[in-house]
Amino acid sequence: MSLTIGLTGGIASGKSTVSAILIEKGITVIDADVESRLAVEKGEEAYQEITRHFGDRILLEDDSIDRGKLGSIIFHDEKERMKLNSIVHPAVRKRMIAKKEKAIRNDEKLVILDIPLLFESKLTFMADKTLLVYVNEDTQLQRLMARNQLSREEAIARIRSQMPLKDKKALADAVIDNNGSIEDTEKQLWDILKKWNAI
Ligand SMILES: CC(C)(COP(=O)(O)OP(=O)(O)OC[C@H]1O[C@@H](n2cnc3c(N)ncnc32)[C@H](O)[C@@H]1O)[C@@H](O)C(=O)NCCC(=O)NCCS
Ligand SMILES: Nc1ncnc2c1ncn2[C@@H]1O[C@H](COP(=O)(O)OP(=O)(O)OP(=O)(O)O)[C@@H](O)[C@H]1O
Repeated sequence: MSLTIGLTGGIASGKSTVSAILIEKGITVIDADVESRLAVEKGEEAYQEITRHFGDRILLEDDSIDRGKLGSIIFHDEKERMKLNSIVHPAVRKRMIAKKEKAIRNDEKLVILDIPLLFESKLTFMADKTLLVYVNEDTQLQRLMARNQLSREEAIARIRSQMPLKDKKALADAVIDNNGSIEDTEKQLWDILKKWNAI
């Protein structure tokens, strides 16, 4: 028997930090952000569709996608964000399902799907359990501004493009409070996984 956990949160809430702890223990983590990067590489179908819709202004000199530029468009314009999502998400889903099935075929007991938009995109069907990495609004804003070198206004636009973390709390099977130290987060993680008989 294999258990698939959908690990989610908000932008800069700490999903990658939790994933890194799991990866270090040899647990397979399939990361939607990584898959979405691969899905828009030159030559991929989604790349063609993005350039067709957004034009050359979102390309770098080597014709790869300028993620900073595309981000500054879609985090300020819901219609454009929905358009990008409709191009990228099917490809990401396909890649993640293929990797998950491979891990299950390999008899892995635990598979983690790290999906920031798990609830927004109604992807909970892909996982047996959902685990939310939660921080309060102020911590989220401060960590996002520091990590991405964003202005307050840019960081707020990104946070507002997602379902508020407090709403996600009500939807998740378990919640890790990541406002404290990483050691504290790690302890909560192992406690939840033990409770779920996942480790
Ligand atoms: C807008 C893009 C170019 C920005 O790239 P960048 O390298 O700066 O950020 P990265 O991809 O690492 O994403 C960082 C975080 O932003 C948030 N985020 C990304 N895309 C979205 C979106 N469409 N809606 C809301 N939040 C998003 C997530 O929390 C994600 O973890 C890129 O995020 C993208 O192509 N997004 C569309 C695909 C998508 O939805 N990805 C998220 C998981 S499938
Ligand atoms: N408990 C913590 N204490 C201090 N800093 C933390 C803690 N957890 C995470 N961070 C820092 O906060 C930032 C955001 O964390 P992380 O990158 O793990 O978030 P994320 O949810 O994966 O973000 P995204 O969805 O944008 O990829 C990082 O700079 C990380 O080092």
